[in-house]
Amino acid sequence: MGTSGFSWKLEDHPKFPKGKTIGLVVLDGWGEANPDKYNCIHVAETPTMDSLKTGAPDRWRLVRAHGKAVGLPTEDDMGNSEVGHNALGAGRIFAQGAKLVDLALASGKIYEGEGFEYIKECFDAGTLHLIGLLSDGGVHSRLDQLQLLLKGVSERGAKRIRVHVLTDGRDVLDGSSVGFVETLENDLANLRAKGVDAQIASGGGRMYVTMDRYENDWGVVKRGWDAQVLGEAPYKFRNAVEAVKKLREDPKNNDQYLPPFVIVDEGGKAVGPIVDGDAVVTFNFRADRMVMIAKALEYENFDIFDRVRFPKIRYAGMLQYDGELKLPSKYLVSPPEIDRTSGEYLVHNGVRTFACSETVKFGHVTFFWNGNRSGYFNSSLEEYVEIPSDSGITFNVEPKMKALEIAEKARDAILSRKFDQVRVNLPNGDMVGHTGDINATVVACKAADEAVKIILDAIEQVGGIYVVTADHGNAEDMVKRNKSGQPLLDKNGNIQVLTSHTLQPVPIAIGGPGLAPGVRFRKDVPDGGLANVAATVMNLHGFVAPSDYEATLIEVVDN
Ligand SMILES: O=C(O)[C@H](O)COP(=O)(O)O
Ligand SMILES: [Mn+2]
Ligand SMILES: [Mn+2]
Repeated sequence: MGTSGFSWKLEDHPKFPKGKTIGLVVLDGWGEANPDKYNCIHVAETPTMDSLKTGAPDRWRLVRAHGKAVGLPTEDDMGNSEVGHNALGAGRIFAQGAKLVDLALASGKIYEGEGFEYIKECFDAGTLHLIGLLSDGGVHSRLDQLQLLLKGVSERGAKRIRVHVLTDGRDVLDGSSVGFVETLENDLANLRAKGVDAQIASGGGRMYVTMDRYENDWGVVKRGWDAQVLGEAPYKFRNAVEAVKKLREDPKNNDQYLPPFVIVDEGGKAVGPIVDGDAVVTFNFRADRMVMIAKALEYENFDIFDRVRFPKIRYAGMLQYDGELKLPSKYLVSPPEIDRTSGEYLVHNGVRTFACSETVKFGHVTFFWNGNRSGYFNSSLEEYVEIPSDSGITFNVEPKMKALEIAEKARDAILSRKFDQVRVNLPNGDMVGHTGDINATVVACKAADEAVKIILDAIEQVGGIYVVTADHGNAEDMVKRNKSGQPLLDKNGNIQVLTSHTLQPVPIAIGGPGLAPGVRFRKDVPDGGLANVAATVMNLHGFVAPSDYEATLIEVVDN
């Protein structure tokens, strides 16, 4: 805000009392869709979530979780965890990375900032390496942005370009990597025709190479380092289209988990290791899965794995990925300035907060929730607990994940009465939904529902209030559909499994013995979205939300 009259003090709410314990549950990837056999939430036994929906119609509603409601460029953009948790925690809608990069590319401002000036120094004598997710999913990166960047840098003096691709299959259909690599190869061929030495240098599947998050498995980042920086990988190919096609022939491989490969010349030498004097840009805009590679590329003192070589490079992120760590220090586009989040306000107003998830979603209820900041606002009022996730497996193998453990931690935190807000993320619907395994996703949804029950029971015991919602859809629709909603088949007559998120709205339910009988959802916020949840939660803690927050979803009527 920056105005001299600014204060963290929140006004007391005239109608909502203070001192109620609030259990705040985010079901990751839990949207609302028509019931059918590809709606795993519908197929699964979910008595707790069902009872919230049918038990109290005034206390259950849907909220928007995709597109402009969460700061994404268009209504065709599905929701995701970063933008969803940002909106839930910040209470306002910020133009998100995808949109900011679009604007910076369209205006040319991306080439005028400090970040571009910094990497440009290497264009004469060195190579420019671009590392990132190759897809049009719009969650972590977008192909069209990469294409514009390639054009822009080559027009501004980059003479030698190497692209290190990470195949997707998670935010887009599995198998689509081949088409994306073909498109990129075509663009690079056009650049070569104009005299730019441009090639794909390495690749691998995003879940196996480079894009780990929250330090779940550094081996993933190391595999990327070996291929991208050292030019070493178990598979060597002369071109990337052949690499992806060939590696996909093994039924164990899919786009998400493609093993690392490097492109070699006729002498078998890697065409694009990263060496002294080169520039590197990680072109993903989303933070969580770039923080680890950014550390490896930027930190002089780094001992998590043996980098073998630490080349003297100029490195910039598409965005700055961690505002607290200032990582990376150089970036092409300024990230959204998500300030004055509800977590920060509540802590300033004495609200004691507990947050918990397992590793793969831990940063969602902490880092994303707090506007992409790691760490506590006030460690004497907050406690964040991370339950280690299984690593090295795909979550269809263990679809219950750590839901029970998360719920038990939340239960204990609630019953301890040491906290005013107990916030969790239950990852199952999302993480298992991304595997495309429909049966496992049904098991996952049941496990998440059971976890909700444990938390609601604890809230019941302490006379508290619950808020159960989700960050975006995923498990409620596991099939790609045509415009009229019919499942699409592939050339073998099998359904096209949807591993990605969806455009669906998500539920929000409130209740518990601490909620006064007259509290209900307002009828005059029909387009409410995730950003309306923060003001709602502030009210339930007994405060009026700041005036620039999106409207509260609740009201009190006299019975
Ligand atoms: O990073 C991922 O796992 C997916 O691209 C998006 O999933 P999330 O937004 O739920 O984390
Ligand atoms: Mn999510
Ligand atoms: Mn997801």
